[in-house]
Amino acid sequence: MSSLIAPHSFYISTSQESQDIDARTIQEFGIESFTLMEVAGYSAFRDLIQRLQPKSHGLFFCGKGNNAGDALVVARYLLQHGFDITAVFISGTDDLSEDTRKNFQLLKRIKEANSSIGSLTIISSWNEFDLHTEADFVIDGMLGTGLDSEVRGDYNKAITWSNKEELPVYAMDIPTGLHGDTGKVMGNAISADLTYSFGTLKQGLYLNDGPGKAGEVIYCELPFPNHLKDICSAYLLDDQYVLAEPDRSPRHKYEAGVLYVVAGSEGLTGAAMLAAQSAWAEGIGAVILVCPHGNLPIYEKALPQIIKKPIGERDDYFFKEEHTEEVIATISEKKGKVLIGPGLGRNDSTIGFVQQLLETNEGDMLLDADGLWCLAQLKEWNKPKASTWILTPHPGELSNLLGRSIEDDHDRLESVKTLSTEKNVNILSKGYPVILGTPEAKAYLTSYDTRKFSRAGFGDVLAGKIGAFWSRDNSAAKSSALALLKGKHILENLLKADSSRIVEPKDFI
Ligand SMILES: NC(=O)C1=CN([C@@H]2O[C@H](COP(=O)(O)OP(=O)(O)OC[C@H]3O[C@@H](n4cnc5c(N)ncnc54)[C@H](O)[C@@H]3O)[C@@H](O)[C@H]2O)[C@@H](O)CC1
Ligand SMILES: Nc1ncnc2c1ncn2[C@@H]1O[C@H](COP(=O)(O)OP(=O)(O)O)[C@@H](O)[C@H]1O
Ligand SMILES: [K+]
Repeated sequence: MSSLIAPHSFYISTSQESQDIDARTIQEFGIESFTLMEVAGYSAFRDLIQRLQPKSHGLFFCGKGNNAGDALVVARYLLQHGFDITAVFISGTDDLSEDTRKNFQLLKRIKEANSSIGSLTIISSWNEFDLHTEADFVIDGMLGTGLDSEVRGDYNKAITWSNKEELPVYAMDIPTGLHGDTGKVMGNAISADLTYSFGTLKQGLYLNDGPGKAGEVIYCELPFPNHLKDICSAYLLDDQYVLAEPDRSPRHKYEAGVLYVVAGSEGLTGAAMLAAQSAWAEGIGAVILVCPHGNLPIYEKALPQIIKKPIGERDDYFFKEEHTEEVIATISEKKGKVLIGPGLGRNDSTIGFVQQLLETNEGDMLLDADGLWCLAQLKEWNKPKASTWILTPHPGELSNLLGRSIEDDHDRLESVKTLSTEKNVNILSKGYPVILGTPEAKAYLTSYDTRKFSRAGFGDVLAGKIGAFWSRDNSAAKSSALALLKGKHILENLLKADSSRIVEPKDFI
């Protein structure tokens, strides 16, 4: 088992999975849907009251489904705290869902019973809403996981109005118009400053348009029994559980981790250097750079700490098929992991070399950059049974491996899950978000802005770090996660010191 164990608060669900968990909690566990709605709305309220100006005026945009019910619960609590509430029922107040109708009644009753609390105004359709209404914030309770097509009717107008106003928008569960699974805007979507995701994190918040539309995401726990959430197979990557797993403490130099870096060719030695230096900086026992002999003089000068193993003849500047045996003998000398790929080049003979190595080497391998390119040239490929592989493709490389183009990040997520399971490999798919797929069909998604790393060399640094953590006997998934989060922390610190800083790969070594 190589997966990371995420706490239930980091579970990501599709809309169908959310609906199944809701339904089973109600039917099998006996917690009523009205109670779930109350908990959802109350937890959003608890957070919101800390953010809002006391007794300010909120516009509550409501649809007909349960998403509106969540908003109406929030409205009831805020009303009692002296806030002025305008509830706008975009498509009327007829045929509201049962719990939403109940909450609508409760909202009216609480106002009737208490004249001293905030004011309550009900607007029964979008047409009746005065577009010049002055308010301090918007609560989006129009559509949640029930969205099933492009946004229709007056919801469209309400979204456009809200996006033009400068008011802070707080979305219930998912911004209206955003698809819960794909994260795509369904014709039109509200731009939220903050989204309260109830019970599970909704997948669409992290894919495609999701991060741009959702703003900050706050998880609100619902009384779902944990075992019902286990139908989810995606998780948000977070320090809280990744760093909590114990690291193996080293004893001897060669037990403190050995990483072989099979990399570099003439003109591309920089990639090999970045990967080797990045691994060495993690404090492992040894980084052994396996290189074509002709490139040795460059590394001798630039990488004194790194052990070099020159391969072939003095005038070999790239790897060739005839190097395979020598390389296998070299990487078998000490127990360690192998990173292959940075700066290898795409010479025909190099492709043959990589393919032979991948077919015959039984050890654990991390394939990056040109290593992946060589792999993708094979019509059929499978890793040797005994070995564990980590592949780190950027979108182009993933597409080569799949033999087709990738439509969007939702397609990327599904493809990564399928490929990692079918091929029994770990895949770190680069992009925004980074998606880490494991052979157990689990996927871990990053939630920070990975676009800052889109410069030449960041992939080499990342590969070096994954290799370093992996060489210390961490699982493949944990090593990948540690390397990603290491980059995230360094980025945060650099930006804290200077928010306009342009970051470079060497800052991350
Ligand atoms: N027990 C539960 O089911 C819980 C549900 N919760 C909330 O309920 C939400 C899901 O509620 P529902 O399943 O009632 O669905 P929604 O409230 O998201 O929306 C359903 C309504 O929207 C309409 N609709 C769907 N697509 C549309 C489109 N493209 N244009 C215009 N109208 C459209 C449907 O006709 C239906 O009336 C969650 O997102 C969450 O906010 C929470 O209260 C927690 C508990
Ligand atoms: N710490 C990190 N966290 C998230 N993503 C990262 C991190 N480091 C690198 N990346 C990803 O790696 C990509 C760069 O890798 P790649 O495109 O292979 O570049 P290169 O091969 O030129 O070094 C970035 O766009 C980003 O998606
Ligand atoms: K919503």
